[in-house]
Amino acid sequence: MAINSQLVSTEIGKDGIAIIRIRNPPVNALALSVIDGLKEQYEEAVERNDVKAIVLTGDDKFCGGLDINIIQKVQKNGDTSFLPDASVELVIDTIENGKKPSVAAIQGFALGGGLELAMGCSARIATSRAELGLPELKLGLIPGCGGTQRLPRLVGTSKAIEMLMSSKIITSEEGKELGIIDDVVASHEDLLTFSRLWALDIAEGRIARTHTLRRTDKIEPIHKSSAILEVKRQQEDKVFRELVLSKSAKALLHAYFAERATSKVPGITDCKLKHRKIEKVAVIGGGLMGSGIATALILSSIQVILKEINFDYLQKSVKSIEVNLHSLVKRGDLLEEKMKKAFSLLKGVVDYEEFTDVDMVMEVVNEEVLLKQSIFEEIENICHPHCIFASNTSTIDLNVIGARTKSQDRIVGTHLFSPAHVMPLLEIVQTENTSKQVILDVLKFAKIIQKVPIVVKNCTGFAVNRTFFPYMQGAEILANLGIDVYRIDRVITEFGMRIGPFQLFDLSGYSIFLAVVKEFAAAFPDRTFQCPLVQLMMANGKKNGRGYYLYKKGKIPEPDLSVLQIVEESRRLASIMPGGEPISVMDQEIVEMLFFPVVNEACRVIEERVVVRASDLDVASVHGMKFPSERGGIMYWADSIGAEYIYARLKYWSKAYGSFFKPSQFLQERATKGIPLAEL
Ligand SMILES: C[C@H](O)CC(=O)SCCNC(=O)CCNC(=O)[C@H](O)C(C)(C)COP(=O)(O)OP(=O)(O)OC[C@H]1O[C@@H](n2cnc3c(N)ncnc32)[C@H](O)[C@@H]1OP(=O)(O)O
Repeated sequence: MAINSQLVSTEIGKDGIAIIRIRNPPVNALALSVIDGLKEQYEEAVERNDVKAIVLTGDDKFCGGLDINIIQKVQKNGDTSFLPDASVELVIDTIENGKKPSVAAIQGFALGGGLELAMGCSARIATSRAELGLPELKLGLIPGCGGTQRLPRLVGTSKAIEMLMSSKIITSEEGKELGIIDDVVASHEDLLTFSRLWALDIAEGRIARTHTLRRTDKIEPIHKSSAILEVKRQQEDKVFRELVLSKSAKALLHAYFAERATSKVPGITDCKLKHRKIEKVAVIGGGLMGSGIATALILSSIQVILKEINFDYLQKSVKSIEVNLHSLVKRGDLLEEKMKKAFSLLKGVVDYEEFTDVDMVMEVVNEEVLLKQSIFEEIENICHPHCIFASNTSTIDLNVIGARTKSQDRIVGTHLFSPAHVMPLLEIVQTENTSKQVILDVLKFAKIIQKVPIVVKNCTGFAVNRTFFPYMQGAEILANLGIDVYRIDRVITEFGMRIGPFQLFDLSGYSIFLAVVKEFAAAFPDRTFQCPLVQLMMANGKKNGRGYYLYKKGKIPEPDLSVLQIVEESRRLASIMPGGEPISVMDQEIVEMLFFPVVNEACRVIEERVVVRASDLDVASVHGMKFPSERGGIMYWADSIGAEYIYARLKYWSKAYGSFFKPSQFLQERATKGIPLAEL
């Protein structure tokens, strides 16, 4: 017997179990109509004499949480009354305290409001490796359907706090160990069979029916926690409604939608092409970047042929891949068994023999044009004619790299950021010759290796380095204008960056920076600052691990005050301090002098259509340079300040300190017309 609505359906079996199923693809999000549908179908099911218990499930997946579009609507209108009352009416009254017991049958994932629904049930059965979590904090929210109350009762207060504060996603196996999941089954087929049996056992009293909110067995110490949880329960809904309208929740939601948008590329993903398989990839060059890339690939079940120039280098890079994997295991991010499986997908070679059947080659050698050209020329004769030729270059023109091949349509930039197995961004660089098919395939590849892609046009620095290079240059200019380098780092970390620009110099390496300066000076001479500081640091023996800071294992980096003399020398050589005296600025001006030039360059990148949309730069800033996501990304932040103010400040500094700060045409126009920078 079946009762159907479009989004929620009920099927009543002869055993007296009603299967209530959410069907709202692609993730069975809790749209308002889904919540209404659930209430209706529940009401009907519990009233029927032929229903003993309910199994709540989803079509294909369980549920990805409250429909995020509702949150966006609430933020647009500033009206929280659009939020459904799912917490009390649905989860408490209908599911947890309803006349008949419910069992959640979870497959795929139960996230946010989805897990909250499941936690309202008397038991939860899940398929192997289903994903469970309360990721609301990532959106600047807290769980709003009782998650803060039920999770501690199922897993204990400390584990619950850890999961809530880190938005950590766990597997059903881990969930079983912790107590959220009652049983894990091997297959989708088993899921409903076992869930029905559990539901029957509860309905017929063989297993006691539990009400999660009444459970106290996991909470320690009981007398304290109960009182605290009771107060918090009353506060949850109020706090959720306040947070939805907060500045950071709006910015985080913008970042979420901006990230979703990056994989939709007009002219590529909308033209009915089908992506091809990428299962076997050759990585040429096993240095820091190459070994990071190989690590990311094998972790995503891609077979990797790692090519080095000799066995000695090969051994070293295989060792670094092992170290990468072990560090993930040590951090608890990777199971030992999965590590072994990943490692078995790696094959080291010192020639091109194995390249005949790879789907893609990723070149990760030194930034030397001739070397890259000869590699692509050579492999063109070995690889099959559809193999994708990708370069991880961050500075060299891809047309030049592919100049000696006949396969210009297969040449693409796949610019990952170091450490490649950790950093989430993949900049896909398209030349005027790269085929749509190749871009589509690389977009799919990004999804496989769990990277956020942005598709950009070929130009100096591409979109990411080009936009963020002025940040580092701004820091150099400020230092040479007399501002203390450690103050700059402090102010920038207080703004929300993980580390300041001078620590970033230490970590990314001085020589790379010099190579980038050379490229930018050639392409944009009017706005590249030739700063003596980096060369002076190198001449004074400063290097990675011992630069502006002293790095000791397990300790917070300490400023190396011997650097101050070097900075003084740089100031003397650069001689840009007005009247030879250090300038005086407030902390806010330091932030602006570093980030407004970034916004300015971003404006040029948008105007030249290097990126598909302005919000791609928000994603790039958050994932590529760790710009604070609670500020929504660089363009969102800029628009929250306003083009007019940014333009005025840059104009003022360009008069005072030179053309590096000169506002772009695009910025000037937007400021004059009062149009947001991110608007198309
Ligand atoms: C009251 C509550 O406490 C508050 C909440 O529940 S807030 C919501 C909490 N939930 C989340 O944050 C989940 C966010 N989503 C995800 O992590 C992942 O999408 C997922 C693990 C659910 C699925 O991953 P995957 O299968 O790879 O699919 P994915 O490509 O990411 O998503 C498919 C589509 O579903 C959309 N989607 C995912 N979750 C959604 C949600 N909760 N609401 C609306 N749409 C959602 C995505 O935006 C995407 O749409 P698009 O293709 O148009 O961009």
